[in-house]
Amino acid sequence: MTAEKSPPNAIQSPIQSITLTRPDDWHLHLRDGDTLAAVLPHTARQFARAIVMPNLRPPVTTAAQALAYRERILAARPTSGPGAGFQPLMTLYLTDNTPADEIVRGRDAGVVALKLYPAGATTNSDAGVTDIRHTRAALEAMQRHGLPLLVHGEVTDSEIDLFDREAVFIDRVMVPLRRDFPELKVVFEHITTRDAAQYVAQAGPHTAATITAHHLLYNRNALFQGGVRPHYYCLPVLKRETHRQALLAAVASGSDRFFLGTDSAPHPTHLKEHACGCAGCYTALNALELYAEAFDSVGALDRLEAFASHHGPDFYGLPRNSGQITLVRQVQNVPDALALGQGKLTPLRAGEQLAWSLAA
Ligand SMILES: NC(=O)N[C@@H](CC(=O)O)C(=O)O
Ligand SMILES: [Zn+2]
Ligand SMILES: [Zn+2]
Repeated sequence: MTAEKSPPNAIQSPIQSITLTRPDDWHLHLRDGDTLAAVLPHTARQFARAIVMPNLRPPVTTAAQALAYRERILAARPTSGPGAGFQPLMTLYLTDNTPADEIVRGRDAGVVALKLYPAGATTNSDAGVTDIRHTRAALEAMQRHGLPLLVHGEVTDSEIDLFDREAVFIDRVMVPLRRDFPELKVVFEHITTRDAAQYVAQAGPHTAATITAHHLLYNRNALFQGGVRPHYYCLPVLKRETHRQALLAAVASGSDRFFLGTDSAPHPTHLKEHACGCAGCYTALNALELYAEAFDSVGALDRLEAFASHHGPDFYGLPRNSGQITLVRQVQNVPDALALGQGKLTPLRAGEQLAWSLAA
């Protein structure tokens, strides 16, 4: 295989099975209604908890909305098996007008973080922040009350090349934010570049990053392999191979600044396979198997447990989980599509194989 083909997955250890503390997903889209009902069991089967993104329509901007959304998620949980104990961790969508009081109400309601979407950056971000200076009062309250800020780290300036938007965000937003709010916990979500991995590695203990399985497994060639491949389109968009290698090096380093966040983002198949296809990869169906493959490809399976199950709760100040799950090196087929209401949902790797399986 050439260096530009993905996934190379060159190294494979002799390890046949691996048992982990039950992991958590620190960046997840569950949506609502029929979609919530269809996707939640996939996450709940693998993960004890997940940080649930607030980019619904309309967005979850108040503590009261977060509590109501939490109830709908709990009602959609499987009634038996390991998924029955799944716990959603709720977030609020930060706007130009989020009052400091809402931060306090959120904290009292069990909200664990606020999400910053630069306006127009990604799916359902129209209500997002137009200028981070407008959020000063909210950020001060978050810093005071210990609530982390989760950022979709891309500038939206149309002058900036799509592939450079994350790197430019570091200089324009992250560096000033860190300087102005040194004690605020910040998670740079779904990082995709060497620039972001290097930035986070040296930014001190209050800055961390989530990394998706698809950004560890694929480079931007996957978008154009023999034709346009909409199911590999997400934001931030896949980057070139050197960046993928830097993300793999970051997780293989064992640094506690990096942890698991799938960014699993379900969109109906017909809206992905569309003239203007939606951004988001549906990875929740086989999230851990995909991560195992990525870690295995660089001989770093021994780093998977801390990435998936320790670094996240440690950063958020939450207890680690007590149960366990086991992955075995056993090939499985990924279905072509799943049912989603009247339509379909296409998982990442649809119709292909996975090298790992979750033990029953
Ligand atoms: N990642 C994506 O491509 N899409 C996400 C939004 C996001 O996380 O940016 C979605 O909600 O569909
Ligand atoms: Zn995002
Ligand atoms: Zn996301």
